[in-house]
Amino acid sequence: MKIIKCEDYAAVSQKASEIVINQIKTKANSVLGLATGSTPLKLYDNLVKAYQNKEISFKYILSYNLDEYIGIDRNHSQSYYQYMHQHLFSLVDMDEKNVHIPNNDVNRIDEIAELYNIDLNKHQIDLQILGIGSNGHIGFNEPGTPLGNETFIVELDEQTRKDNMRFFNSLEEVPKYAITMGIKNIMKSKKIILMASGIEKADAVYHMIHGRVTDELPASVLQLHPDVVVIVDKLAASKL
Ligand SMILES: N[C@@H]1[C@@H](O)[C@H](O)[C@@H](COP(=O)(O)O)O[C@@H]1O
Repeated sequence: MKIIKCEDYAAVSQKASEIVINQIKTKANSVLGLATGSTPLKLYDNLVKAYQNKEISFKYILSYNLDEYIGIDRNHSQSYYQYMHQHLFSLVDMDEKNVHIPNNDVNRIDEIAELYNIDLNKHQIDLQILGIGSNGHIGFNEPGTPLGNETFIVELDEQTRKDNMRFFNSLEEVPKYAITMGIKNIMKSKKIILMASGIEKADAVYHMIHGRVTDELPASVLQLHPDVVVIVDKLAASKL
């Protein structure tokens, strides 16, 4: 693992954008694995600016999102489908047919997971962007998830639901289930960047880097990947 310590969130986002922009410049039809949550927001903002400055184009980019909530409609303001369109896809020249976000139609969710997985296995991700949950989850691979899992339906951890409550009106409104890429899918990516910012991530970051590899802290499995860059701000790095 390569660790890059930055001053603050803006610097983390800047560093991550440089890597993503370089990836797109090097390979115009890159396959990007995309994350949601608060952490990559400024990264997406920077990518939109780079697009507006004609530095990069998303015309030939293929994207696969890590996960999606189950139990809220795709049109719900907090769905990851909405998030991605609001913060990136609608602001750049991304071709909608190249966008892949797991559908969350609960009536055929098992079939959707299977098809998403088949599709993922046909397209190796060149660069996977990750955040990290305060409990060490990546995507929605919660503590206890078998490390060999491929795309699956997960019951969300109470901690994760509490962490994500800030996006909803109450804890009851936070979905209890999600569809997510498994650890095995994530580990197949050629390159991974994981961003973390803020004191609430410090424990998870410490265990991811210095702990033993365990399904109790899913991000620790990244120690076994040959090309991971962890980009952290001072607070997230405070226990290293
Ligand atoms: N499923 C997402 C993850 O992909 C994300 O990395 C993590 C941290 O989110 P945040 O960046 O908002 O702290 O939790 C979310 O629930």
